[in-house]
Amino acid sequence: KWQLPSDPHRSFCYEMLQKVSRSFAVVIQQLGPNLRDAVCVFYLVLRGLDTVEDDMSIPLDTKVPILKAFHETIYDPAWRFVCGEKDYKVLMDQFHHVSTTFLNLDKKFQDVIAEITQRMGNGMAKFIVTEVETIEDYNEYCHYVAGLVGIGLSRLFHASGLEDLATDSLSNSMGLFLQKTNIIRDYLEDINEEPAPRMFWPHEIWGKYSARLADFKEEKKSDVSLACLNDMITNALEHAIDSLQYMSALRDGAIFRFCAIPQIMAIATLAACYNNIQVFRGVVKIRRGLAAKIVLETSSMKDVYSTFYDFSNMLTAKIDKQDPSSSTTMKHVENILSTCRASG
Ligand SMILES: CC(C)(C)CN1C(=O)[C@@H](CC(=O)N[C@@H](CC(=O)O)C(=O)O)O[C@H](c2cccc3ccccc23)c2cc(Cl)ccc21
Repeated sequence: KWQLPSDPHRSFCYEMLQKVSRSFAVVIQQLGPNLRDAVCVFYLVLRGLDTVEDDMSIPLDTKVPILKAFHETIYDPAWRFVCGEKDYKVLMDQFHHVSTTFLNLDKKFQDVIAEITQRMGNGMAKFIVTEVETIEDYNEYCHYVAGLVGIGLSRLFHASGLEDLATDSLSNSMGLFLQKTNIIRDYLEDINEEPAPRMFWPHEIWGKYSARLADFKEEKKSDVSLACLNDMITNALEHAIDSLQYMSALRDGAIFRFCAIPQIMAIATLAACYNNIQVFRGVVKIRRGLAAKIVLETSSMKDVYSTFYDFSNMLTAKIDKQDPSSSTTMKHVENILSTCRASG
């Protein structure tokens, strides 16, 4: 494959990407070189923000300023993250490779990455000290950590000249569909976090089923756990129609595959998690063989419609009329099925 003259900082970024997310590193290779570098840097900058946000060993009065200043930090290759308590993750020790590569990007890409980083850093800082209480809080938090990623990617795709600019609303939904799926799938991993779990399940939903979010781990609570799980999944399914609409507007094959693969993993994960008590016993991951099949066989909207259709049918088959959310779940799934039939 034709490679740009080797630049050690850029090569390091791709090696780091391989480490933090193998499947993502594979999918990103399909993008053209300029856009690929911009998305690689964008991913690593976001990963840097995420690492700081998630690190419970960093005191609040240190963490908040770092999050808020991160959009300036990325311009400073001299910046080193020094946090006494622990030898910091490779990503932060070697972050100067990311900022150096960032500074070599076309300015139009830099501007997008810097703006999104600033908005995300401020949003994360807000939610460090705010609980996710209402469904509105839940949508706002997911907007900051994932919706903005969609908005940023849409702007990078447009800046590359390969795509028209998608609306912020559809771009936001692309992120929310992925993030809400992750939050649902990772319940047990998150609630068992030491020293203190950070949970993003909105009290407005789980409060209908139990007094404590941790109760859903208990064997004897399985009926209310499933009712809550199905309610959360029904909420996530609201974004599927926007996701299909966003993807159907994409023109470039590589960008399409880059966007479609995580969305299909998400609908497959939601179908696997629906009414599945295993979510509260372990992490429900779709089988590697199925994931590999999705990566290999997704190349057109026809593939996306037929996959969304199949997983929506799978989910429908699991709906129990006794489930409190069942009529709303049916409505959302019917909506997806008819969209796939009409366009597929
Ligand atoms: C929080 C998140 C969903 C945005 C994270 N996120 C994604 O999940 C990655 C996929 C990924 O990293 N998956 C993990 C597995 C996992 O985490 O479960 C993997 O190791 O493959 O994809 C997204 C992503 C890819 C393509 C289009 C997108 C449009 C809107 C929003 C996000 C989009 C992503 C793109 C960028 Cl640039 C940055 C981050 C992400």
